[in-house]
Amino acid sequence: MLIQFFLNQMGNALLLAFYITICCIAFVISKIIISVLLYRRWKRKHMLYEDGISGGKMVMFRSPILQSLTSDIFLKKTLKLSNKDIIGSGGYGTVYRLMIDDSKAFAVKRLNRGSADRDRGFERELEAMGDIKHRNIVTLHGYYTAPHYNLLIYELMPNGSLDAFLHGRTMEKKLLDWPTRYRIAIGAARGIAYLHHDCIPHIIHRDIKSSNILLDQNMEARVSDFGLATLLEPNKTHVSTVVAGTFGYLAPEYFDTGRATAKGDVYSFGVVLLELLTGKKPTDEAFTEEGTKLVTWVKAVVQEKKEEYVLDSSLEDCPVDEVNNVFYISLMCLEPEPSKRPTMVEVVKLLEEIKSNNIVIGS
Ligand SMILES: Nc1ncnc2c1ncn2[C@@H]1O[C@H](COP(=O)(O)OP(=O)(O)OP(=O)(O)O)[C@@H](O)[C@H]1O
Repeated sequence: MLIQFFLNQMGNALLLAFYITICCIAFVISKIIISVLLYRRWKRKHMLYEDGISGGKMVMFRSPILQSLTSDIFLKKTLKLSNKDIIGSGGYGTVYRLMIDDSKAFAVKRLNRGSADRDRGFERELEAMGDIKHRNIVTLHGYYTAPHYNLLIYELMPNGSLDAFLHGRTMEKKLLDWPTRYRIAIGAARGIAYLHHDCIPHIIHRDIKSSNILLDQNMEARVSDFGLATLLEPNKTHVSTVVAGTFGYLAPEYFDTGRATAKGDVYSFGVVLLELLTGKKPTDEAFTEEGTKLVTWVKAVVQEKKEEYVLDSSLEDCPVDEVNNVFYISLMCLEPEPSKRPTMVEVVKLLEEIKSNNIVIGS
């Protein structure tokens, strides 16, 4: 009787062990299948080149523009970039022009401080950035990671940055007539609104400024450098704060909380609108020497209803109502209290209404 009982118990235990083993094997096999499927999906979306010499890896996100690039030509050309290819440099690194052939050119940003230890998280962020496609956002086409540096490969914006147009040579500024400035304002607003409201998870840019608004061949605005502020700490030598952002564009609450918010981006966009209207640089030494800001200066003048005094002198004969409306929209964005500022979707709507209805917002 007792023996029978033990035999039954052993049989049950063996059966249980058998079931557990089957479950474990099924679990491992399903994991392997899922990984293979995910890898194949990833491969369909990316082109991968390994560089045996420097130990680097280049990942390009597949897109129609890269369709014809089947070889490792990209990697070879990228690694040959030199000082003569430099377009400019900023807080995060140096930007180069990469010419693949007469019809294909890219902008390659070499990040100052690459390190192998952040690789997986860093790559995940870049993959997410590569998925973002919008007509007012600069496309990230791929990246290259090497043990001591990283490269980001963007589409090249032939007309450079809004900052260079507004504050560069006078000749370039002349090309920025009122309709062009208005189009740039609305395009940039749409790009930021897309990051804030349509991307999942929502993206806060954290460094909206005129040098991060680039211009394509049709002078359409494209927002660049989104995600970089969270990805990297800017150079300490740059005008950026330790956390993120650039003086002259930062919302007042940022200095208290150090927290980047969508409403902080709205404030920075308000500063860009003032830049478009006044032609003045928010980081201008004249403002810092006087202990004032572009924002406080303009607010005082607008309160006295003397907008024409602060308007860029090269904006002669522009429609007064439109200009005044953009002034008021910028002031709404620059409200000291974040909750009183409009969202970027509302800003887009307000800017669109100026053209369609010819409304006068401030009256
Ligand atoms: N995709 C691009 N196409 C063309 N020019 C670009 C592109 N990206 C950047 N540039 C140019 O390269 C220069 C440096 O850009 P970068 O973004 O590194 O610095 P920044 O915007 O001036 O400052 P920060 O790094 O603080 O944002 C700028 O003059 C910009 O116009």
